[in-house]
Amino acid sequence: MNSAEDRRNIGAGYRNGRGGAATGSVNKDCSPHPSLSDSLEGEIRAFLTDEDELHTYDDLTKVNPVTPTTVLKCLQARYRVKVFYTHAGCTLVALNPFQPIPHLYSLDVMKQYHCAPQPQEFKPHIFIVAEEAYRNVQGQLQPVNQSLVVSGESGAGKTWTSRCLMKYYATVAASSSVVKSQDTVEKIERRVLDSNPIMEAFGNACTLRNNNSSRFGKYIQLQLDRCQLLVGASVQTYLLEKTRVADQPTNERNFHVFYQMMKGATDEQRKEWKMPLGQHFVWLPKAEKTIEEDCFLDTVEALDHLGINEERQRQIFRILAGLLQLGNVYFSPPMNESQPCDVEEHSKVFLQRAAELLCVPAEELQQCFRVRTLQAGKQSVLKPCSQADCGMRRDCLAKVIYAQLFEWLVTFINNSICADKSTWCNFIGVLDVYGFECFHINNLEQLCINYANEKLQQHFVAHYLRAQQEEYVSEGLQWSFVKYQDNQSCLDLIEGSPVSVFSLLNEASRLNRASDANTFRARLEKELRENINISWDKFSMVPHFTVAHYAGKVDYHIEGMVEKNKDPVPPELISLLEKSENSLLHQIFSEKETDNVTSKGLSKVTVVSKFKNSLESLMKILHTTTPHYTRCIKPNPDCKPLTFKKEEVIMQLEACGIVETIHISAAGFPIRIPFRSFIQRYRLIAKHSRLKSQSHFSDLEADSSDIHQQQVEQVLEVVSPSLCVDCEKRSLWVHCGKTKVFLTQSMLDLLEDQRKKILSQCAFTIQCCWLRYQRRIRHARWNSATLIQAVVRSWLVRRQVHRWHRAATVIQNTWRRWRDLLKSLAEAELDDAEDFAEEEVLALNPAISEVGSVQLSTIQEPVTVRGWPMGLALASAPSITVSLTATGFQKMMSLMASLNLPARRGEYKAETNQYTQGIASIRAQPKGSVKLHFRRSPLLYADRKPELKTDVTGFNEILLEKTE
Ligand SMILES: Nc1ncnc2c1ncn2[C@@H]1O[C@H](COP(=O)(O)OP(=O)(O)OP(=O)(O)O)[C@@H](O)[C@H]1O
Repeated sequence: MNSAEDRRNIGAGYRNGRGGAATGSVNKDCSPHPSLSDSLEGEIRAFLTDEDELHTYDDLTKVNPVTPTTVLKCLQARYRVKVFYTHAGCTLVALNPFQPIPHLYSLDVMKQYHCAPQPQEFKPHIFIVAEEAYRNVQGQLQPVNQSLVVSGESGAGKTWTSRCLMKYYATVAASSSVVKSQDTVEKIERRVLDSNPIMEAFGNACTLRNNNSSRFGKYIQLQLDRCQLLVGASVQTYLLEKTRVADQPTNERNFHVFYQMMKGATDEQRKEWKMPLGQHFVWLPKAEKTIEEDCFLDTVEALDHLGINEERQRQIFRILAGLLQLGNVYFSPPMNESQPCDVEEHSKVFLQRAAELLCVPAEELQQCFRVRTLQAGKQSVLKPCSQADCGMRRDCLAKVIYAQLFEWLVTFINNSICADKSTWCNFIGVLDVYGFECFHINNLEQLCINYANEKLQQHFVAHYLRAQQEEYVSEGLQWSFVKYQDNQSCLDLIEGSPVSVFSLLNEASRLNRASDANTFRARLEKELRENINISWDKFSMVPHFTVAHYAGKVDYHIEGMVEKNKDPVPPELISLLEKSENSLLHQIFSEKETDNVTSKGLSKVTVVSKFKNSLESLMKILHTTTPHYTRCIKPNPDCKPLTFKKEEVIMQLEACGIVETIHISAAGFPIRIPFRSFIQRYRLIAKHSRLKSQSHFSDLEADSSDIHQQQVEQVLEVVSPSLCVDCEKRSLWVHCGKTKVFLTQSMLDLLEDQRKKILSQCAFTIQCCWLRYQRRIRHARWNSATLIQAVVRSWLVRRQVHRWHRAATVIQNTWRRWRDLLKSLAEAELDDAEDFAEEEVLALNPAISEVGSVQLSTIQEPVTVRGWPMGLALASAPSITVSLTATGFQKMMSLMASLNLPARRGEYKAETNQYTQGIASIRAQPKGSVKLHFRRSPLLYADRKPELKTDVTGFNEILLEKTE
């Protein structure tokens, strides 16, 4: 056994009592020397845990022993070295650094986690959780839909984490879109991300615990299509803290959007909103404090991106400005009880401005605040309101307007980003709810918030702890149970039936009379005395009740609780708003009857009923999804960077049940797979190996558990043969129950690795076959293409040659005709010249004339030839006297002279025939190009210029030039 294992086993013994105490304190009662026992405890702890190495533990289940102290130390050590994420079994613990860590959330890091074959092997990160959920959707493992539950107390980093998750999905779910229109995806992801600044501006506020505290809960569903691309989203919000509009806790601020308007408005907007520079608004405390969320332009930009047009934005901001003016309206008590209160003199201007901004008549607005309309049968009776009532009605107006405006915005966002149901098939939900709250004074809001946390805790417990343990029993597995805190009795106290805090609250709210805190307290005590989770401080003068939540005890003040639960809205106010000329306000209040406000102004549903219903529908969704828990921890209450306060952290760790989770995750088999699913997923491992070894895998499609078990064994045998031999080792890795296989994470990794290897081998084989097939097809196509090309080319060439041939024939024929014509012309001329020479000879020599003809070959004397045709003839004749007497140059010169040709150098070229017996040709040297002009001709190539090397040579050429 290696030392690490040694330590772990000793740790287990230590935890189980052999070492003394799981809490880290050795049994002091048995030790006579406290100092000795302390040192022993320290020694054991040092032996178990190498404190220098604590920061290297990525998973809190690996610390030894698993106690709150060691877990705390490990987290502290990691925080010191700026490691903010740590696994705690199935949960991720996120410590808030309270300072930007840019490289931790960069695009590269996202890609790294997204592309990693095994992201779990990387350092713990929120992206691992995100990627796991994403891969679950890709793998279509049941339940396919995923929920990422982010919890923690105010300021722990829930909103930050949710934003990171959304950015991650917006990036990875969009980046994989290579085929789909990039535009659509970008548009959606941009819109989804843009919904954040809007909801934060309208729903977040600066509190004592967090500068950007969400004053509402939200569940965002990111909708994914078949290819796991982000195609839309929807937002569900819970319990907006609308009281903040009219009543801000000491040293806290109103919602961000009001400060953004005040600080970021242009002069023109100030004028429109009647918000002059330096104007004091009662409902805007701590306006001098500037935080980074005070950026008006960001909100406007996000509104633009989301498609809220300028006119709508103007209406929204005018409404908000109107609410601010309302806050400055005060009432003075009337002189006479029967008279209504008066608006204080200096407030009148604010009332007037508020009426103008809300686009309602100022007179009617004032009347609504001061006079109540009572319905007595069919008669309406007007009753003046007290000064306090006037203030309440004013606040009520502001709250109802703000809440409805927020709801309208959420609906608009949903309409803008929600995809059509047919386009998405799976979703990943991100739940960001307010953490457990325990203040000095707690009221209905805290009761609701803590109730929601109880519900989530129960879901967590049910999912990981109870389910795991109960399943072990039903599957016949030996398991030493860890005690866990079941909060069902607390939930029964709050929401159970027939009597619970909620049911009694609703009962009191339905009574048509003013509630009395003491009476309600007495009723609670009478009805719920039996429940161990509720108690009362007998000595307290303030009517209250104390609830023992899973995270600690919380005192709730009863005063005003019933009234808050009723949340009544005077009908006069609703009728007034319906008449508003601000079309948005008019639309909000007249188009639909909202859940809690009817046109008669009565509450149909109480606050707790509405909250309970929405929470129940959320829980339904959570139960049908695979949950992933992230626990955000706030390391110090002052939001100081890199400051770790142990007391603060330990309280949070205990409140969220981290230690229990770690115990179970460390020792148990967190993965349970039904036999059938296991076989379906991993049978290929066994099959593949049997194929190799040519043996048989019992691939029977049977429902019998025995056959399934047999098949499971075959798979396990292949994955790790040693496990099947060594039973002890096997029991640490895997267990076969009655219907399910129980696995450790390592065993699952092993199986998945093997499966992946086989799948990639198969994929490789398929790829090879496919490539081969493609190559064959390509080759065949290539050959066919070559053949076709060859045939076409030869056809083209043949056609071309045929055309040339026809053209040449035409040219030849034409040329021949033309040559013959010239020849005949030349002959005709020669005939004429011969006649003339004959006459001359006859004149000189009568003897000849007598004979009638001269035989040139018989002439003894040289004769002077004057006419050129005759001279030419003589010069050409090999046997005549001229040629005998004159040779070479002389002969040529005489010839030229006989032809009357100028004897300038180079103008003519004379050639003798091959036997040098006579002149063969006389050619004029080319003087320039010969231009032939053709008319358009239907003949192909008729417009072609003959090459310089022409058939027209010699004497014909001379003639040609001449004719030109
Ligand atoms: N991972 C982080 N890196 C850097 N700063 C962080 C991180 N997480 C949280 N913070 C800082 O802590 C502040 C509080 O975080 P956040 O608003 O997310 O808390 P919360 O749990 O949502 O609180 P609330 O419940 O009040 O809304 C943030 O404004 C931010 O400055």
